[in-house]
Amino acid sequence: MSLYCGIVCRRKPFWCYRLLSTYVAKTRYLFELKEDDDACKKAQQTGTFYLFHGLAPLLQKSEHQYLPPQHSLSELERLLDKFGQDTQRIEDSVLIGCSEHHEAWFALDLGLNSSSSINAALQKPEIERALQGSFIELRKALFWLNVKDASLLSTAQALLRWHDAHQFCSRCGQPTEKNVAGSKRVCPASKSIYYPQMAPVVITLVSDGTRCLLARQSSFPKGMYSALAGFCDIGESVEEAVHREVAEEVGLEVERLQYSASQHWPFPNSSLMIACHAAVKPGHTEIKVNLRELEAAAWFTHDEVVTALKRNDPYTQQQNGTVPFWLPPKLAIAHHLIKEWVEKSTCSTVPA
Ligand SMILES: NC(=O)C1=CN([C@@H]2O[C@H](COP(=O)(O)OP(=O)(O)OC[C@H]3O[C@@H](n4cnc5c(N)ncnc54)[C@H](OP(=O)(O)O)[C@@H]3O)[C@@H](O)[C@H]2O)C=CC1
Ligand SMILES: [Mg+2]
Repeated sequence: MSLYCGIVCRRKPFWCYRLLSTYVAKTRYLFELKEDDDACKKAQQTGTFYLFHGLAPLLQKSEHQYLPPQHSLSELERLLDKFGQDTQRIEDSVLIGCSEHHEAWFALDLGLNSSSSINAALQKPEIERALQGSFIELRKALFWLNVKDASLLSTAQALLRWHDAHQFCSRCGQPTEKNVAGSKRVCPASKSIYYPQMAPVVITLVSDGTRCLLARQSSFPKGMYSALAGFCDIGESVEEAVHREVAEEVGLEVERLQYSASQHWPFPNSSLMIACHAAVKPGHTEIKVNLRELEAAAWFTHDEVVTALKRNDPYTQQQNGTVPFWLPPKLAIAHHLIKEWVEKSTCSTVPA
């Protein structure tokens, strides 16, 4: 007996899905696949697979864009057979979403050592040739993909990385087993259950009314500045983390926090980025950079930020050989925060 659309229904879930909105039906279908191993195995028969190698997604170049190809179960089985691999490797795949017509999408990494079969990692160049594509590092791929594919591949990479890193129970050291969807791992010995995790990170764009504060770490690409970011400490609220991070990194006190948006960020491990605007206390704008955390931090005017947002090719060298100041790419939530600040200040409603 299943509970769908608020009524108790004795029919199979498929019938119930027809009573729901497309979005709710899709959500309930994915929920069922995560909870029910048999349903998820069945979904693999009609589903499609996104392939990775060493956490780099497979992309194919079409005329003007890069696209991640999807392979059916039978295509995947043929590929594994061609490389002398057993199809047990497919058990390492993880569920990452589904279409509106309930075609389930899975991700599988062919480059990681398989936990479910004796097969070692498959060789990258051979598979690239067979699949007529390239496995491209996700950080680079994000510049070339559309928003939907970028988000799907980020989720897939995060989940594949988590499974690869959580193969043993942290209580008893015995191997853990993943459910078919990959939404959890269970230790048969200690009965512990492990769920994929994200670390909460606050990212704050501080304003003094007319300027915004941007900073860079020495590890950033040359010339790139971003909003202040930092991991939440255990026990902290988002508000406390924003106050602490700004004080720690640039020595300022902020007020009038305003939540903006959030984003899953897969690098270097999964983070949940929580983006906020904040204002400095009036008259307190002197930056004291914490050099253990940052290389530099400075106030930037509206015009400077507008110009930087327009720079398409940050690596274009200026005539004197220096790289101009540029901002994170469109897919990063830092870009969204900065753009929002520019638009708000143009309308003179920026948090002062
Ligand atoms: N999407 C976006 O627009 C942006 C995303 N980011 C992301 O935000 C994240 C945090 O920013 P960052 O300024 O580096 O953070 P912090 O200012 O908190 O400094 C990072 C340091 O904190 C320590 N740390 C504490 N908790 C953790 C944890 N759970 N995981 C990893 N390190 C931890 C590490 O120290 P130690 O190495 O000494 O152990 C690390 O070097 C980064 O992963 C970055 O990729 C940042 C800016 C923009
Ligand atoms: Mg930081």
